[in-house]
Amino acid sequence: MTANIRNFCIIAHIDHGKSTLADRLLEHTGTVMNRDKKEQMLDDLDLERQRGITIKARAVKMKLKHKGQEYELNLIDTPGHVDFQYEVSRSLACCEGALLLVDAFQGVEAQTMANAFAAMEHNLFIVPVINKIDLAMARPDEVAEEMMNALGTDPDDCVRVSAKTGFGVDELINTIITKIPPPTGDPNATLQAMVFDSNYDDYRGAITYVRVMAGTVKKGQKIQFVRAGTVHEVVELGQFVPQRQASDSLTTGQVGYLICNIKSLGDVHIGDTVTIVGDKGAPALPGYARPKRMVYCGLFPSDGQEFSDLRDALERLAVNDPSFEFEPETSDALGFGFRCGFLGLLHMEIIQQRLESESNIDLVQTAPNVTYEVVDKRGETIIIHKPQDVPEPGDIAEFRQPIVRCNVIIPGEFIGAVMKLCQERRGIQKNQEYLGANRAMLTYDIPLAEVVYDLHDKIKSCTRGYGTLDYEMVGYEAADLCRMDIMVNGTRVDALSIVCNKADADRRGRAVAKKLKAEIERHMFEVAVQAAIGSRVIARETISAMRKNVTAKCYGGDISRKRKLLQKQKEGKKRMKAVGNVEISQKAFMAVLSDGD
Ligand SMILES: Nc1nc2c(ncn2[C@@H]2O[C@H](COP(=O)(O)OP(=O)(O)OP(=O)(O)O)[C@@H](O)[C@H]2O)c(=O)[nH]1
Repeated sequence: MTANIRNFCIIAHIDHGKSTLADRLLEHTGTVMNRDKKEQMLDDLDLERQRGITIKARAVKMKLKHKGQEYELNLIDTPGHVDFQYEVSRSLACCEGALLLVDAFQGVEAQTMANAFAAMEHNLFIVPVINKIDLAMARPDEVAEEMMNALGTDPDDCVRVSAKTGFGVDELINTIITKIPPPTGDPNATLQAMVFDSNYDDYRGAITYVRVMAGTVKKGQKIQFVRAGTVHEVVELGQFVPQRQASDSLTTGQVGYLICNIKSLGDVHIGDTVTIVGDKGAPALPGYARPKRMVYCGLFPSDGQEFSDLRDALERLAVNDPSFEFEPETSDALGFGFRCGFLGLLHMEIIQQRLESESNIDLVQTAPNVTYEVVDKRGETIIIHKPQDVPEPGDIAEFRQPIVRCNVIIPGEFIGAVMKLCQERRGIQKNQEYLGANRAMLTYDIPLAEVVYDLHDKIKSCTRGYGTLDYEMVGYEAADLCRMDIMVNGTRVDALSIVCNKADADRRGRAVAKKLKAEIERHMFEVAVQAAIGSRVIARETISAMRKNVTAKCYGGDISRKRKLLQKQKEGKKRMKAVGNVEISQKAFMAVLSDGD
């Protein structure tokens, strides 16, 4: 009975209490008892727990009685970070309503806006919720007004809750049932289900998360992924309560999982449509897109022997996360390694941490870069994933970079500082508007390369932590860019090349050379570090020679002590790479991010 199903998600800025509220809803509907409760039940990846952020979407079924009727509430948990925007949009497409959760002290933030607009685009019914009203500093009336100004929600419709104490949660459940519309769709029609997430189970293979839009899927049926064109048999299906609970069928409006003996997550595409096999299969649902990798970096084992271990580790990771990709890369300086593509910087950090914690390989990572487009003199467009692939200046007709639209929400007194920062980052102002008495939203178009490294941190620090940033891709635009190379003792270090603005190249070149001088240890001979564009050297630093003998202090005696010191020195050399006969540390490979500030 679709009339008694409600599918909804919670959208919120980071730390506004989404996971805590989800836990309270599970508790108030009796889905989990107090005794098997652990903090934040929906975030089940360890890493998510450590970082306190929700990375992967999850879905939980809650059953409850309301006015004598049985209801099924499906809570679909969405990731909050911009890196995972596509996953958010697919999760939203599975819901009829959204709880728009705002912290009663912090007020509306950049991700609140981004997520609320996305929910509106999907025509979801929005329930405005003000959380943390137990806080002494709470200012729910002002926040309700901010929400009205920014998002057009009626202050009288705001449900006030404390996810911590549970206050207001019963009223919220009541609102979900009475206000959010039930799913529509014909249970007797041909099966059409949306894949909104997937994860990997070591024993069962890929687990596909679906929302049934029309029809019914039953255990044992043969299903087809419409976009991928693959056919599988459903060996198990069911819902999350919050653990997997198998059932015989999933019908229109329901949210659950399918297990079909699929060996790799790469075979399950988020946004794909599931239908039954046969000539009367349903058409694909709209909105499908391939994940777009926005940031690339090189990963190299510091010990060349570990190349195949690294490949195995990357393969294991890719099975769990199809949005991450890698391919072999060779660098003159770093040897054999991999060029890896990520959805964004946070995604990159997560993958790296997993690599380091799950395998014992010392890695050298090159500075992250965005994807560029170069149109060559023959009119062909080349996609550039690594700066060393940029052709020589004479062969380039047009050099394009990705641009993102950034919304920054800040208290009024920081407008000046943030505008200055965005302008320094080559931002073009698009809009400025006030959301409340003292909160403003600035909109800028900024090159992605200027955003990804540290714009968020810089905004945080120049607004004493109050500013928030969110961005979405606008497209590629031509710019006056060039490739800058770094030479160490006359040898070009390919892994240190960067793409930068021509006007900025001299300053960047000097900053990078200086930073490298600080990061490269002194050797027995003089080391010259140069920055160059084409054949023109724009900066030079010299690292003077030195003799370093760690055993010098060990006069006489004990050979084992000498050995120990030499061993220690050897360990210190891990994460080093030799260019010619110059040793370069991991930190030096990140020095190219230095902008001279
Ligand atoms: N005082 C008070 N604190 C709350 C309330 N709800 C959540 N918190 C606290 O706010 C912090 C963030 O809560 P989370 O539930 O982790 O926030 P979240 O939105 O899920 O965060 P992400 O998963 O990082 O997006 C935690 O320290 C919670 O204990 C509330 O109603 N009152």
